Amino acid sequence: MPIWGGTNHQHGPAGHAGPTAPTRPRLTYFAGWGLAEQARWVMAACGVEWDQTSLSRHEEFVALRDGGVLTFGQLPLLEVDGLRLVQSQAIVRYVARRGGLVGVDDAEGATIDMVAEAVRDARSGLSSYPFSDDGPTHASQCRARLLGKQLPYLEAVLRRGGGSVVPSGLSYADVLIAEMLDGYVGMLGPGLLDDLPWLKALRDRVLALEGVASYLSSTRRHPFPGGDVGRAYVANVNAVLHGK
Ligand SMILES: N[C@@H](CCC(=O)N[C@@H](CS)C(=O)NCC(=O)O)C(=O)O
Repeated sequence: MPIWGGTNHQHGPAGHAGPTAPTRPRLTYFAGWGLAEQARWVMAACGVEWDQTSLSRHEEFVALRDGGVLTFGQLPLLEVDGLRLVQSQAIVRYVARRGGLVGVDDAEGATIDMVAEAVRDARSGLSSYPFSDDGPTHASQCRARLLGKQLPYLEAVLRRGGGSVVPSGLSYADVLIAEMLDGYVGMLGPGLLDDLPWLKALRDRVLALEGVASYLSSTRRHPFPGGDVGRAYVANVNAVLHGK
């Protein structure tokens, strides 16, 4: 994968002259999926290589939080070219802007952001799943909500866009749709997309992107945490955040 392209965001020392080599972003989160996964997929779709710090001890989190590194005391954190960004959606948008996945004009950009917000709504059942007390009930409620409402609307968006959210081509909202579908297929099974051909085609298209395929087949990949993986993930999150 190429290193991050485009213009560098300069926060370097005053008087610094000339272009610099692009810096590899560093993403700090837990050794898991959660709120960092969308940023990982968008970086992969942009062909960006990144470094990862996966916190495993409470002391590491406290040091970042109390050291003022985390603007709102929360993870994930993306550091690049002297910039420290938290809030997962801001991270996703920053990456997408630098990677050219934000459409060709303001109207497309707004449409892409709108769909990304709808994905955030639809994805909430996914991110809360590992933390739910009753997995099967949670999953069947998600299925009903997805098939009854959320996925048909997204299917119509893709049909209108000719296969992607906006007509000019792939955007970060398409990547977020694919990431969400990948998680829900993991939770609910591949039949989820049987009657949703536009969504299925988009998912296949994003999975086939070189950077995404390479990330998904790498050992850095954190699959959707169901079952024992989910329980281990929740235990790790609690240990890091709360020291218990
Ligand atoms: N809106 C934030 C939520 C971030 C968030 O809740 N992060 C959790 C970990 S997944 C956290 O750091 N919690 C620690 C705390 O709130 O003290 C985002 O999207 O990044």
